[in-house]
Amino acid sequence: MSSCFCSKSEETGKQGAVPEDQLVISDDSTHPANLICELCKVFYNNGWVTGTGGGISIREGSKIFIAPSGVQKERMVPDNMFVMDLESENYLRTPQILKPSACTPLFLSAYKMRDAGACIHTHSQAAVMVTLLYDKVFEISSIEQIKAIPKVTEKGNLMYSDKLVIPIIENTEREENLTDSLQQAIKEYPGATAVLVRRHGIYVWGETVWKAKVYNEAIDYLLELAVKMHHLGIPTVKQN
Ligand SMILES: CSC[C@@H](O)[C@@H](O)C(=O)COP(=O)(O)O
Ligand SMILES: [Zn+2]
Repeated sequence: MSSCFCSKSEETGKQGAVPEDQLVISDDSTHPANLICELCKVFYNNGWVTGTGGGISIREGSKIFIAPSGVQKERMVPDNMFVMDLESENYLRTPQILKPSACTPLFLSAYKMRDAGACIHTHSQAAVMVTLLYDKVFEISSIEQIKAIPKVTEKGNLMYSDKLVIPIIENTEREENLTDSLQQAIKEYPGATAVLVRRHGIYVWGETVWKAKVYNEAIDYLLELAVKMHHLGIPTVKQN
């Protein structure tokens, strides 16, 4: 598949010629570089990463895989991926002509502070809408889908009648300037597996890429539902 942007090896047609390319070129469909491309197409089709916004990063051991910045996320190929060593934050692979995602410091926060295995960022309209309806936190309770969300501070998931709380931070002109407030929210809300960004979107992470995917889907479902409930004047936190 050809992309509308290319890295050095694509330009020269020498894909796989450089040793670093072995970090991203694999026949294994579950390789992080392949998964990032596959999942971004799924997210694009859900309207979560359109117009170059949003993305996903995946960690495999000490290596983190990061998509390029400012590209159509649904058209990426594995050769476009950056690879970073998590501890040193040195790039092990840098595709030429491309810049790493501006979300990288935010993804790093989820890896370092929460030992995440993947972090998803979307510009979901439901996520943006709830940040216009709620002040400091988004809250919802007594909806079956809540049972897909982890408690985080202890083993297991939330119960049906538990309250899901997601902190909301203020947007900044540049993505990387969100880092301090995202880290603050992670500290203040140890039970959160996501942070909403006002008028922007959401960051969701999980222990593995599959958990992050499920949490993102379940949370987005709840955010969309909450917007509809609000429209009808139904409180999202059920009073007994
Ligand atoms: C539509 S531009 C959006 C970006 O500023 C940013 O918010 C974003 O989500 C994606 O950043 P990127 O650097 O392309 O990975
Ligand atoms: Zn964004």
